[in-house]
Amino acid sequence: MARRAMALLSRWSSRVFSVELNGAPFYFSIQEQHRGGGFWVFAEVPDRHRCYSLLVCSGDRIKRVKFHAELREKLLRALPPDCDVSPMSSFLPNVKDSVIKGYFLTDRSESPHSSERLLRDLLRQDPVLVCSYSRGEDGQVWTQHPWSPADSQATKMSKMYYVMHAEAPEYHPSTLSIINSDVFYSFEEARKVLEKCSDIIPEASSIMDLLPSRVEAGSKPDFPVIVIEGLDATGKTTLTESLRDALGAPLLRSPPQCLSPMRARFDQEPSLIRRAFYALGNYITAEEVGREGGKAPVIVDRFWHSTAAYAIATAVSGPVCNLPAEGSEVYRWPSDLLQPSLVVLLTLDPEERKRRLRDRGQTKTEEEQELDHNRLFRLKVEEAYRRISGPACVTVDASPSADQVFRQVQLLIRGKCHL
Ligand SMILES: Nc1ncnc2c1ncn2[C@@H]1O[C@H](COP(=O)(O)OP(=O)(O)OP(=O)(O)O)[C@@H](O)[C@H]1O
Ligand SMILES: Nc1ccn([C@H]2C[C@H](O)[C@@H](COP(=O)(O)O)O2)c(=O)n1
Repeated sequence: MARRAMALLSRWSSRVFSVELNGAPFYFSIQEQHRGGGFWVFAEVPDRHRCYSLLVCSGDRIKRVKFHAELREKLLRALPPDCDVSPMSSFLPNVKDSVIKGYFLTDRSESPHSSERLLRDLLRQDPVLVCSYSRGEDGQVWTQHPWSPADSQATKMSKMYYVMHAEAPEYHPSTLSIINSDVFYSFEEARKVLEKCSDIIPEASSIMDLLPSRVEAGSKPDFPVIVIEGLDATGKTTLTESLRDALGAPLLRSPPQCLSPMRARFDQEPSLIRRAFYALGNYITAEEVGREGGKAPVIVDRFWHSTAAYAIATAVSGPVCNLPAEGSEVYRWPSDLLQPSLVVLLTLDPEERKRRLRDRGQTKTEEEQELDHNRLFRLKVEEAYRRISGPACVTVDASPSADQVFRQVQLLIRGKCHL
């Protein structure tokens, strides 16, 4: 751990730090020399309060994401109640995969002893970089003090940096790490993640046995493959079942049936592992499509558009404008994944969608509940759906009756797939 921490510290002063306070990111950089200007985020911190940051620095990415998820629970459990924990990250501007994640602490308790004891213990046992922040005598200038990772006594290092306000980067920092962490663009990249965690997640080994032995890039079935996408309760099941009956087409799903017993387990895992699970689900479904598509047209309920759109919308916090711009490489179709002939995106007014959800009254995944509560998240998922290319989706308004929606999609299929 100390080696990885030292490597990070070697470019420390080139890093930008982002702290999410009340859902909004505040950026700061650090300098070895003070060149004027204070830092206004910290200006809000009253005199007696102390600030700390913890950044997870394991060199092993499975351990890193697992520990990052555990760390929040650990902090909330062990810190004094008057200590706030906010998400934070640090990155090298425009450098892919340079993002490290962690938490920012604001401690309002009378004495620093209890929080600093916890931080020292973490530093000794866990892959974290700890910094404390102090206010200068003038009350304006703040300094950052990285704690020595090599020293088991965990005293502060003699090096200190001046904290400076930084402008928001042109692209949201999470876009630096979406590729092959949140969204996978090849079978092999997703497979590697599950393989690496099979010692800690027994279900991952079972999935390895279900994976296709080889993935054929560019292979196309003889018959058309029609994918139906959309947020939950937009009418995918209703429509896909009607299409199955009308076209005499097999109806497949992603994730496929064989992954259903493992799905709840992976839904609890950090993004890297969870998204690898869904990515691999698409390849298993693609293999089934390949088999069925030699005999008849195939209908698929959710596919890669869903995997990528939900992952991108979750990775990028804040408003829709934080999403990677249209045309960005994050929206490109994986080159080794079967390309459907037509992807239909069902869209629905949020109130009508809520009404249908209520009427249906089924339990929902956490991500689906999030869709209900969080308008921004819903808008980001829909926008990400629209930006995915190769194939792009064709949007269909799903608010008319089920029969009208069915006929509308049937027309599209006739036009595009000549069925
Ligand atoms: N066009 C429609 N008009 C009115 N109600 C509809 C329409 N299509 C579907 N419904 C109803 O809305 C509810 C949600 O539909 P459905 O289960 O097909 O959505 P879904 O997209 O498959 O959801 P999920 O992704 O959560 O499985 C169901 O109760 C269904 O009967
Ligand atoms: N191909 C897929 C299918 C689903 N997901 C994820 C995205 C949501 O979290 C959830 C929605 O699925 P549903 O409950 O409607 O079956 O599953 C995905 O990432 N990729």
